[in-house]
Amino acid sequence: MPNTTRRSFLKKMGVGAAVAGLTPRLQAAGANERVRWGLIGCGQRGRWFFEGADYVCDPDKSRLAVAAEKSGVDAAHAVTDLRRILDDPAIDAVVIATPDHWHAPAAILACEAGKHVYVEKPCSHNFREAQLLLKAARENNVVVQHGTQQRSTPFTIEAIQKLHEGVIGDVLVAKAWNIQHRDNIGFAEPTPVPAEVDYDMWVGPAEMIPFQTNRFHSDWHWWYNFGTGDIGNDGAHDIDYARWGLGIDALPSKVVALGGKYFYDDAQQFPDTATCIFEYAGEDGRTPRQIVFEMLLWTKNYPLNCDSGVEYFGTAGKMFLSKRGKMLIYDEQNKVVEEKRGEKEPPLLHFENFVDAIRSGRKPSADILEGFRSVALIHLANIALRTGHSLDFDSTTEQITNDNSANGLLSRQYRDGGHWAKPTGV
Ligand SMILES: NC(=O)C1=CN([C@@H]2O[C@H](COP(=O)(O)OP(=O)(O)OC[C@H]3O[C@@H](n4cnc5c(N)ncnc54)[C@H](OP(=O)(O)O)[C@@H]3O)[C@@H](O)[C@H]2O)C=CC1
Ligand SMILES: O=C1CO[C@H](CO)[C@@H](O)[C@@H]1O
Repeated sequence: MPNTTRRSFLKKMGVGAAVAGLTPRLQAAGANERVRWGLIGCGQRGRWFFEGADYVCDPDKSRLAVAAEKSGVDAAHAVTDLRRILDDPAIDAVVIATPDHWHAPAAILACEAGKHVYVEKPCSHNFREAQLLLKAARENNVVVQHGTQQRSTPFTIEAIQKLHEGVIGDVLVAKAWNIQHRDNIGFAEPTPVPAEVDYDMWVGPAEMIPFQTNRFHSDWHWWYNFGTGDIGNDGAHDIDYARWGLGIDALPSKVVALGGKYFYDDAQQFPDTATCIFEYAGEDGRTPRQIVFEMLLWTKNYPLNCDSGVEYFGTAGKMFLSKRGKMLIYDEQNKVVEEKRGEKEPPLLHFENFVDAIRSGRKPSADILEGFRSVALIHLANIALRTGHSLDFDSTTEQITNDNSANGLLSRQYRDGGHWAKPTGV
């Protein structure tokens, strides 16, 4: 569809308001510089990216039809197989908003096809895939932006800059939390695959298990085969800005995690309650530091009335920061010395930062190296919870040193008989 027709179509559809500012900016530099991109995964998150997409891709034909209509692409650009996008030399980039088990396999294929990648958080389903994605990004010299959008939010950037400039002294500990009331996913039995869904494509390189309603749309988060639990879902944000504020550019040396299903009686495999501690022993030449992450998925009694937040403890005070746009700075006597509220940010600022990075050659605000360092914590915490004991981690060899069998959980089981999207080297 020509751009003028697309613009009037989108105007007519009333899609512009939430994403205003995106399309004009992409088009401002002229036809030759317009970044052409495809959206892979058209669910809850994917719908934020409908406007401006040159392709949409989803294995559920009903979701695909909605995505095609909203983005204004023709039938040839609404596909169920992501390879059709990667094969098109006119495409510069992809946005990946699939379930977690597809993130790294799709992103690695995209890098190898020379496409720039915006990949939703967590950038991988497991540690090994994150290592391989980082390698693929660097070897193919493409921009890979991790979907932790706080990294492009001016309010958060300013607060973190204050921490790095020493507003509370040397920051030694960050306590992050993800506290909310989630739903019970119940128990279900396998049922026939809905006619409109290509389930083989949906499962992709993961182990093939039968279709089940409470493992599908969004509920896949809570199953080992497809998701990373809420540590990898909402926790991915909290853990990332905790590490960012501490200024840690390393992997942890020790991970302790305790938790389980304390509340829900349902089929989900991941804990609804967890406390995870990551210790950095100072290999980077700095003093030891610690991140504590707390997750309770059955209460709205959040600290400081925020479902997501981080308290940074420094040698000269404390900062509370929430991605919800709240910041408080306390002095050594625990007196509030500064308070700030953030504006509601345009939701696609992080995507704009990605496009700017493609055009300018500058690093994006959540470069995949940062993504790798943050998702490493998610994967190690999940391994500690599954094994039931603490992990000693060698950040040089990137191996668990106190339990060789736990190293098996750094990767995953793939589909029997192989799959075209299984990354090489897993
Ligand atoms: N940064 C943020 O603020 C947010 C990030 N997210 C992240 O976005 C991702 C998606 O979450 P969410 O939208 O809630 O989940 P959904 O289940 O709603 O959407 C995922 C979509 O991906 C589709 N899909 C599955 N396999 C493929 C494939 N091979 N090719 C193309 N599409 C595929 C699914 O198909 P089908 O229609 O058949 O199910 C589904 O439509 C998650 O990783 C999540 O962590 C989510 C919300 C906010
Ligand atoms: O990043 C996210 C923001 O909030 C959503 C609802 O809790 C999450 O599912 C999502 O992954």
